[in-house]
Amino acid sequence: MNYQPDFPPVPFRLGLYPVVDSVEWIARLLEAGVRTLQLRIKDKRDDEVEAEVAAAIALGRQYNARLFINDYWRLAIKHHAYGVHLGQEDLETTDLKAIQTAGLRLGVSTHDDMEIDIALAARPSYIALGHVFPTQTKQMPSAPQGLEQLARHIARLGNYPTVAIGGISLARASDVLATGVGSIAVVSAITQAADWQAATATLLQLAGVGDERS
Ligand SMILES: Cc1ncc(COP(=O)(O)OP(=O)(O)O)c(N)n1
Ligand SMILES: Cc1ncsc1CCOP(=O)(O)O
Ligand SMILES: [Mg+2]
Repeated sequence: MNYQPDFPPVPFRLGLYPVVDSVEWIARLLEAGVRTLQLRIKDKRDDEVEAEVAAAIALGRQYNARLFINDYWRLAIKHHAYGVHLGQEDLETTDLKAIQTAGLRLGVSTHDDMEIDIALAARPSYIALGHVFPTQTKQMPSAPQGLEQLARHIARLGNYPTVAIGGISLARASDVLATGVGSIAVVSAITQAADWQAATATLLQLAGVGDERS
């Protein structure tokens, strides 16, 4: 697959990609050395989350990190985030041209071949593939795709930057990375860990911090 996104490119290897719901987590993880991360706050109005989104973006910039904002694309544009992450349903209701014109990167969720076709048509900066394993963090309408399906999708996408998500624990991270995926996105492996610093350090060792350039 030829990587010619309509949005600014990202490195093929985005490395460890924690997805968290507060600016406190963003600050901790940046301090721990993470350089790709996402602020994912669900189901609030823009005015309720704007201060948190703006603070997270400012921190991301301070650490020269790749901070993606989930869902709140207008706020991401307003506060000049590195990027935005959108789901399939969001694609229909989002002004993608506005994100592109503002120079933000775009990541898009997919769950199967058809959704990959739809995502590719938007020519995003990266494609997320999920959920790989059962997850307690988000209710999923489909079954987990498993490692075999993930590997098939990675092979199909060639040099397109990819992110695997869903049920990726410390124990499973190596097998996921062995598919050739460029990044592993995790929630509970870090936020529910008995020792989040140790978990983050181990995951950083396995997945890396991501490459500097695309
Ligand atoms: C890296 C990454 N991949 C997938 C998702 C899921 O996004 P979405 O489908 O928009 O669902 P919500 O996260 O909004 O519930 C993600 N956030 N990050
Ligand atoms: C947001 C999201 N999208 C697909 S799976 C998922 C949750 C991943 O969380 P965990 O790493 O705890 O399984
Ligand atoms: Mg979303």
